[in-house]
Amino acid sequence: MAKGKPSQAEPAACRLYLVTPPALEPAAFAPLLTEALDSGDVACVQLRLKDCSDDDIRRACDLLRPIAQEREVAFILNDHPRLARETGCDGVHVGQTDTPYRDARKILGNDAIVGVTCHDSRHLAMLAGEEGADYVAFGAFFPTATKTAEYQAEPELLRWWSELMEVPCVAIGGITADNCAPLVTAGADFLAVVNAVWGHAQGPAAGVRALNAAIEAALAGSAG
Ligand SMILES: Cc1ncc(COP(=O)(O)OP(=O)(O)O)c(N)n1
Ligand SMILES: Cc1ncsc1CCOP(=O)(O)O
Ligand SMILES: [Mg+2]
Repeated sequence: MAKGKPSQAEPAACRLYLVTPPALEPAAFAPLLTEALDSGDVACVQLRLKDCSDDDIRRACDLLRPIAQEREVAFILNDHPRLARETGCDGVHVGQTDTPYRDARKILGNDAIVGVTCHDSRHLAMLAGEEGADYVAFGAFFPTATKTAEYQAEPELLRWWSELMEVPCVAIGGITADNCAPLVTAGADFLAVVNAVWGHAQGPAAGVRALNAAIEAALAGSAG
């Protein structure tokens, strides 16, 4: 996701979408983010801070946003369209119980990226796509300890969506280098990950490299 919408990204068939850990200390996290982004192909970073004050989010945006944007990686804020606009983020991700898509779009304008959680639902995804969402996110595909996931999605959903629709789809939930191949071959445009990168035993750079290699291998396997 260059500094444009996912639909305007360069033609790689599936790219990485990094979501930050839900709690972080910006100054300590900045070098980890830099390391991750300098180690391979990343389309997008989502700042996903939970149980933080608006000022904490502002501070994190001010420090982390330039690291992504200077590398032409889109910087998206989770949940907070007004803060996303105020802090110069490239867009926002909203869930089904967050600010509705339409309001988020009004706040951020037509040039911003607005992505929408659609869980395991074709119906929600079609609504979001019709309303103008820049991407729809499906999940969780695998068990995850990062969030209590109430919905479970299957790769077939990605296949159905990507065969019928132009709007890019993001897969999320428990994705690792070892399990991502079926999502890539089913047509996910982006793989969104938290633990597979920030919790990687050899550090975030190794996490990005492993996921990049797994995506490439899956694409090569499905092309043959
Ligand atoms: C890319 C992406 N997909 C899904 C989510 C989940 O959003 P939501 O359902 O609003 O839950 P929270 O992340 O806000 O806890 C996401 N953040 N990003
Ligand atoms: C934010 C979110 N939404 C659905 S699952 C999830 C967490 C993904 O984290 P991980 O990649 O560590 O499973
Ligand atoms: Mg949310």
